[in-house]
Amino acid sequence: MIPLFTIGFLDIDLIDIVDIVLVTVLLYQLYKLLTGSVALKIFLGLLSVYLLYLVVRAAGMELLTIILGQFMGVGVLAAIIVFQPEIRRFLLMIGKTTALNHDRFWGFSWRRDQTEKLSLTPFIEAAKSLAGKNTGALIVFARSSELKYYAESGDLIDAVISKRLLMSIFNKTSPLHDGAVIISNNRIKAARCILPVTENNDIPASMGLRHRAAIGLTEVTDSIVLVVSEETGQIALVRNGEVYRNLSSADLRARLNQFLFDTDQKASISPVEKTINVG
Ligand SMILES: Nc1ncnc2c1ncn2[C@@H]1O[C@H](COP(=O)(O)OP(=O)(O)OP(=O)(O)O)[C@@H](O)[C@H]1O
Repeated sequence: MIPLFTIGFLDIDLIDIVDIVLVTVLLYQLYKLLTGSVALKIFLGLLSVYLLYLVVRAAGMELLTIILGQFMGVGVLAAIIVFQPEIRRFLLMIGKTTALNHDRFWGFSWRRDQTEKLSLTPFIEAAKSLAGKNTGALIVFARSSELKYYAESGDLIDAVISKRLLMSIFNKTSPLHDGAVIISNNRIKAARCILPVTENNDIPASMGLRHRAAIGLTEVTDSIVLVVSEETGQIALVRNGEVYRNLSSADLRARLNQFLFDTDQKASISPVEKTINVG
């Protein structure tokens, strides 16, 4: 390759620039993934041991070099085990954002969305009524995946969606009210489902386990989660680990339309109290 320019004795060509940009993007994604989690502290710990190893090796301290060298030898394997959830999230994130995953990129739909032709009214009305009574609720809208794994963690229902059924499920005396309801293929697929709780430590203490479970699921899937807080009666939507809080019924409809059907109705959305980016 013909060098584009030279810095001192270094010849920089196009491939070097692409290489630097890719490494920057990779490090930024790694930072985003680890920031706020316990994994960041472990990562810094491993990095310190590695730097110490380089120093003692350069200083010629043989015994310490052998001990730390042995540690570094199994370091890669240990890192894979320790960072297993982060590596999983990282690969899922790449899978989620890759161009191959977008129908529009190919010009045809090979991936059926689980929310096709979904009527939003039962959800909006149920959320409003539940919020009015300070009854907690957790409703997951499956998208590219049917979320079978999570649906099977609860009780399978496979029923027609209605406001009344949603209200009965989340009624505090109902045996099904605990956990999440999963909506896919225009049906209430399951209730009492257990979602993965986020490991992000930056989430405000005001958000309980229900919100953390919603954030956790949207970090690893492209689903959209509706949360009604039992404590405050506030309605929130969660997507990609981001929480859109304090939504009115109109906000909820507009956001759901936007998130599920990609129709941009931002203009009709009144200002929300706060959008928390915990992703
Ligand atoms: N991993 C999980 N998967 C599904 N649902 C969960 C999970 N963890 C908690 N929940 C739901 O959240 C409810 C309890 O959460 P918590 O007591 O923290 O609620 P809260 O204080 O009202 O929080 P929030 O303000 O987030 O609603 C549980 O009864 C359960 O229905």
